[in-house]
Order: sequence, then structure tokens, then C-alpha cells
Amino acid sequence: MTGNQESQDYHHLGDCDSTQTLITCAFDPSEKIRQTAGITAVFVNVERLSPLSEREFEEAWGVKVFDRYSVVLHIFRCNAKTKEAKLQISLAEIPLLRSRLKNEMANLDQQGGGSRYIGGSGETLYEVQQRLLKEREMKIRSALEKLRKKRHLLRSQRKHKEFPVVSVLGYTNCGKTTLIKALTGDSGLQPRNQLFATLDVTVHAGQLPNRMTVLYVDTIGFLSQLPHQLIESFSATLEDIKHSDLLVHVRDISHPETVNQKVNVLNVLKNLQIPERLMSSMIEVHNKTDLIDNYQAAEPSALPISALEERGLDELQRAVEEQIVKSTGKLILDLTVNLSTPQLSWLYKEATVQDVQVNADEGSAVVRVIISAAAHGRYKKQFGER
Ligand SMILES: Nc1nc2c(ncn2[C@@H]2O[C@H](COP(=O)(O)OP(=O)(O)OP(=O)(O)O)[C@@H](O)[C@H]2O)c(=O)[nH]1
Ligand SMILES: [Mg+2]
Repeated sequence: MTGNQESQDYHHLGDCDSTQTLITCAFDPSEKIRQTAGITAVFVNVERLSPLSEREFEEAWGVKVFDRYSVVLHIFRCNAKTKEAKLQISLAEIPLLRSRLKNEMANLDQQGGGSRYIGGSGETLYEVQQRLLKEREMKIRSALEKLRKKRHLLRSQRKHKEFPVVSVLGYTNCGKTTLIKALTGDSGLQPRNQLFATLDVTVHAGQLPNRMTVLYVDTIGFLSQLPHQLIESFSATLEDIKHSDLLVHVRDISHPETVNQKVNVLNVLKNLQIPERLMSSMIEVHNKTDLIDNYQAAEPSALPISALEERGLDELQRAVEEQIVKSTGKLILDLTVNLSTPQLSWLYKEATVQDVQVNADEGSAVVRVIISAAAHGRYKKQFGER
């Protein structure tokens, strides 16, 4: 076992707390485990234990043994709310079931049972179980595919409405949900002090200072050395990131591993093949500055904030606004409209109206709008150049 900050993090199991005592040592821990009262489980900080080692440890120590895969899976299972998250967890469980089955069959074989044919089927017990697992996997994959198609549809509808999309991402527990809650006032959001509190990608509307509506996407947190089969089943939820207009990378600057966490997040983004335009416009936010006296960011372009105390949010919103205007190609224009025509109501419908200065004598108004180049083209065609 190793004892680094990350293994401490595995304490935050929230409601599903089942591993309560953590022993950290670099030598054979058997003695210590047996002598320490109140140990109910042991976490071994490796990606996957073989079923054989797991059984040997459990027999030697007399307690349940977890590896990174089973701990993360356990947290996921406790936090999954939507159908998609639950399906993804069932999919992630399959490799675990498969290797357990292999091990059980090897045991049975020693007693001469596992490879015997059953009935007249021509299949051994092992083959039947493998086939059932395969069928289960196919069913889950096809259900997930259906949900994915639905998400594609939602995404294209979102695009149609032309609301810019800002994806908020970062290491687990860095404060993504807290930040989106502060930016949008969405009281339905529930930040929690535990790993993977957010398992589903959710979307929340917020307004920028220029009154433009943007959609903030809350994403699943990253974790270093996340078992790769788990990443595979959850990477679909992260795919949405590629389709955003802007990325906001939130960092928990008070965390002792904050630098490694940043490296990990950037690596995951690299593997996801995020378009270069999104990587270069990404805003880095240093969160939880309330926990550090006189915080000074090492990276000059980073924005220091406290999502919890709602500090630094104006500067962040202004930075989001600047990048969104750049990346979406939207124009900010002052248009003179004739109030006896439907120009103003057209603009309310097709663009974001920021300000209206009425000139009653002339029956006109100067309207400041944020408008896409395409909508501006349609406006000129319909009402002429002004
Ligand atoms: N002191 C302090 N705590 C914060 C701040 N922002 C968030 N937190 C706390 O950090 C914990 C995690 O916050 P969340 O918003 O759930 O973090 P998350 O990044 O969404 O986490 P996951 O969804 O699990 O990846 C909660 O206990 C928050 O109250 C902050 O600015 N200052
Ligand atoms: Mg969250």
C-alpha cells in the first residue's frame, strides 16, 4: 500500500461510507491490520488486483479488500442518478464480472466441474456464463447508443437556438458544480464534498453581463490513474466538451496536489482530441482562494476566484464574454430601428438585445444587439442596411 494525498481522498465516500479506516505503509501490513481495532476494509492503491490476490488478501486479513477500480465503481454506483450513468456503471462492471468468473471456473476445474458440458447444449458451464455476460454487454451497449443519439439531438437543438455552450471541467471535487451554481443561481445544483458528486453532464443557463444567455455544462470530474475501462465507459459523457464554444478549467488551488491535477486534466483533454481552438482559448480558473492568505497565481492569465464566497465572478464572466464573442463570431452592433416596423420585435426574437435608446420625436430607437453574422445578413435583407 502507498500513502499519498490521493489515497486520502478516497475517504470521501459520502453516504456510502464503507471503508472507514485507512492504513498507509510501505511494508507488509498484515500485522498492523490484524492488530488495529475497527478496520472494516482495506484499500490497496493499485489500478486492479487480480481476483486471486484479492481473495488471498481477504483471507489473510479477514476484511474486505478494495482496489482503485472497485472503489471508484462503488462511488459511481452510489452517485449515479440517471439511466445513462447507471448503464455506464453496469458496463464498467462487466470486466470485473468476467475476471471473477474466470477465477471461479479455475477453482471449479480443480474440482473437475467448470469445463464439463451441460445438458445436450454442447456448451460448458463457463461458456454459457461467458455468453450470458456477452449478451448483457451487447444489451447495455445498445441502450447506451440509443441514449447517445438522443443527446446528439438535444445538442443540435441547442445549436439551433444559438446559445453558446461553456463547458466547465476539472479534477473531481475542485468546485465545478459550486461555480455553476454561483454563476446561474440554479438552486437545483448540489455541490458535495466527495469524489464524483456529479456523474451526469447537465446544462444550466446563465446570463453574461452583456445579457447574452450562455449554457454552462457541468461535467464529470477527472481523477488520475482512473481505471482505463472506467474512463472508456464515461468518455462518452465527456465528448460533449468537444462541441462547446468555450472551456473553463477549474482548479482547486488549495489542494496539495493541484499541479499534478492540472497535468492530469490536460492529459485527458489531449486524449479526447479536443480541437486546438478550444484548447488555446480555455480559461483557467483558480478556485478556493478563500482558503489561502493573499493568494497570488503563478500563471498570470489565470483568474483567482472563490466559488463558495462568490468572489472574482465578475472578472470571470467578463473573460467568458470576451472569449464567447470571439469564438462564436457574434457581432455587437448599434442598429437604428424604425419603431413603426417589426424591426425591434424581430431583433428580440433573433438576437440578444442589450440596450434600447428611444428617440420619441423621430419614432426610432438605437438598439445595441449581439447578433450572429447569419442573423445580421437576414436582418439586412428584410429591413435594409442601417
Ligand atoms: N472553501 C471553498 N470550498 C469550495 C469552493 N468551491 C467549492 N468548494 C467546496 O468543494 C467541495 C466540492 O465542490 P463541488 O462543486 O461539488 O465540486 P465538483 O468539482 O463539482 O466535484 P465533482 O462533481 O465530484 O467532480 C464542496 O464541499 C464545496 O463546498 C470555494 O471556493 N472555497
Ligand atoms: Mg460536480
